[in-house]
Amino acid sequence: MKTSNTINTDISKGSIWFSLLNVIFCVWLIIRGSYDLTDNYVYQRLTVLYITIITLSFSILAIFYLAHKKEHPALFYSFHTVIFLMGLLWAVIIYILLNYFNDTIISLNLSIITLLPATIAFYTMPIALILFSAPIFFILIFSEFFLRDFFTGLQLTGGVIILFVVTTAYYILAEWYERATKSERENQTLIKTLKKTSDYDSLTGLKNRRSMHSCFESIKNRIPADIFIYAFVIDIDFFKQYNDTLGHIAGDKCLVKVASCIKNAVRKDTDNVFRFGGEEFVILATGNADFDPYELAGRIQSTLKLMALPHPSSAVSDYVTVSIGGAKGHDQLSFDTLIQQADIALYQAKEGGRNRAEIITSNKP
Ligand SMILES: Nc1nc2c(ncn2[C@@H]2O[C@H](COP(=O)(O)OP(=O)(O)OP(=O)(O)O)[C@@H](O)[C@H]2O)c(=O)[nH]1
Repeated sequence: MKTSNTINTDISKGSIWFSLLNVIFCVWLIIRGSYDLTDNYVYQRLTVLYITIITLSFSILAIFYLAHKKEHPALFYSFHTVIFLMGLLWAVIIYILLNYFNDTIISLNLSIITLLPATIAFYTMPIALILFSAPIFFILIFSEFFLRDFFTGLQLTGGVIILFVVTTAYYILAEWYERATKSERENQTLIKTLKKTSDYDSLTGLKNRRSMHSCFESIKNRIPADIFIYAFVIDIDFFKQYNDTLGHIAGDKCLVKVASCIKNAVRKDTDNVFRFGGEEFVILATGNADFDPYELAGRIQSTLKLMALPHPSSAVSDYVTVSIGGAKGHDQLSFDTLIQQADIALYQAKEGGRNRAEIITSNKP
């Protein structure tokens, strides 16, 4: 019995409500019996049945209490068994009221009062509803049509009304439920799509700047003491000139290719690539004492070189190149400071002639 989602919470709420109604109704019948009934023997037997129903109602509450603590298939089966036993007991009570006391009105009302809450509580659990209502329907039909000496239009109409009320209530509720779950599914899909669009850059498909900080924090919390975080800021050289010469559309395509080149150059399981904004990218990578940040930077540059994207207006190469600034993090270094350090290194790489990498490895907090 799953209790984790809202639908199951609703089911448990419905069942608790159903149990309490049964208790209240049994108590009322006990009080009524003590006033009205004269046949003490049968009355006592009915009281025993009412008390058993009250006990079963409390066992439903106990089952739901346990189900909240621990999901177990045994709870699912015991819930259905209890529901079936309750249906059976109500059927016996209706049978006795009809056949010993000839109490048609109360037994028809009894059927409605037990079947309707069951329909409302269990419309999402057809098995429970069938287990509960089948004995009651059976006893109504059996008593009305086979056992009783007489048969009146009133009884037939009563039976039809009960059947009508229960089935229409079931179908109306089932339709509402279907609509509610459909809209819930649509909302979930929408939330997922919104989350994806808010965390990812629509042009390159890389994660965007928004998700960088939380990614840094989760890496920091995850890695052991002998592993370090590195931040790299990568900037395409003379990209303004690229746009000016080849146009913005070609510029966009170039950004997509450079993004995929960076993605292919890093280790997918440990490194995260982001579009920082404009023609800048960021890598958050991790490495141990043997990790060589220049090697990673060199890998990006050689992958880009292999791609050989023509850049007619670059002052450093015939092809698109990048400058890379890197910084090594440590315990006391905040995310902002780490990026700032990588930015300083990038500035040094640009100043140093572009198409090169500079890494700051001895950071102070
Ligand atoms: N096509 C395209 N261009 C962009 C995008 N975002 C930023 N840019 C352009 O990137 C260029 C960046 O130019 P600058 O900051 O001067 O840098 P640069 O020309 O690469 O020069 P250096 O970095 O010094 O080598 C600007 O012309 C921006 O318009 C984008 O999404 N698509």
